[in-house]
Amino acid sequence: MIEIVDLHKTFGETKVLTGINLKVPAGSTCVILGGSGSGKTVLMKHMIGLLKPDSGKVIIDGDDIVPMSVTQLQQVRGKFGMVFQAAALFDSMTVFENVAFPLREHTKDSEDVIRQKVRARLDLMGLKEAVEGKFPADLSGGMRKRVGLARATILGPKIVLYDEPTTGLDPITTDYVDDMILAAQKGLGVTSVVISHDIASAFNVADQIAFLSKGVIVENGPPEQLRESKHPAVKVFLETWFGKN
Ligand SMILES: Nc1ncnc2c1ncn2[C@@H]1O[C@H](COP(=O)(O)OP(=O)(O)OP(=O)(O)O)[C@@H](O)[C@H]1O
Repeated sequence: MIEIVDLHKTFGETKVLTGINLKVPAGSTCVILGGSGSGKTVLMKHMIGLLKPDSGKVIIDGDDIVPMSVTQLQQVRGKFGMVFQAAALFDSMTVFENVAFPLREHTKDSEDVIRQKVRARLDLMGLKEAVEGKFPADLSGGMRKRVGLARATILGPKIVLYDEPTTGLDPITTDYVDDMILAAQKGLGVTSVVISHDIASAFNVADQIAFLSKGVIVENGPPEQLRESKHPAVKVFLETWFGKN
């Protein structure tokens, strides 16, 4: 579903990505791990065409998006749902209106259909009907993330990108968010890319973990492979984490 081929990106003097190769098969979850400033967000921005590489290919569902025009890119972006760090909900809208928003913008669905779709999606995220009338400010961080995912997936995207979905959450809420990512994969069949520096969460949700260090992917495979990695950057990262917990 996603294939990155020999991707390079430099900002001024800073070489951020220096030859990234990555394949994410349809219906699977890939977690991109790496330290602060290793280029995770820059890589994700290339996946939706928000940044143009210096060289390399970004193949989404069979098409290289690098040479695409803005109009073509907009069509490709229709395949994506995105869940950003702050869950970016509209504060002045209720949960129901937040989740219904993409349907009102992009479909001609009747009120009845919208109601059914919103309820079904909130249900999948484990959110009860009573939550529908609340405003984002009245929800916990974890609930806001789940509403964010309900909204990001309401149009049935093929791919969902999560930018640090568990940052700043307590361990129990982190578990909820992990469950939600798994529910989106199993219940909706979406292909997911998750940017994270939370190893526990990565091991919970990933089919594949790609470890980014100094602009390249130094380890890539199932979670067990990462655990046994001999690469110094991966070892230090894992030791720091396991030492800390
Ligand atoms: N638009 C930009 N212009 C110049 N430099 C940039 C730009 N965007 C990112 N960078 C640089 O690219 C490097 C990687 O940034 P990126 O945000 O991808 O890191 P990250 O791995 O997502 O880090 P974190 O975990 O802290 O979010 C950093 O050195 C950053 O300063």
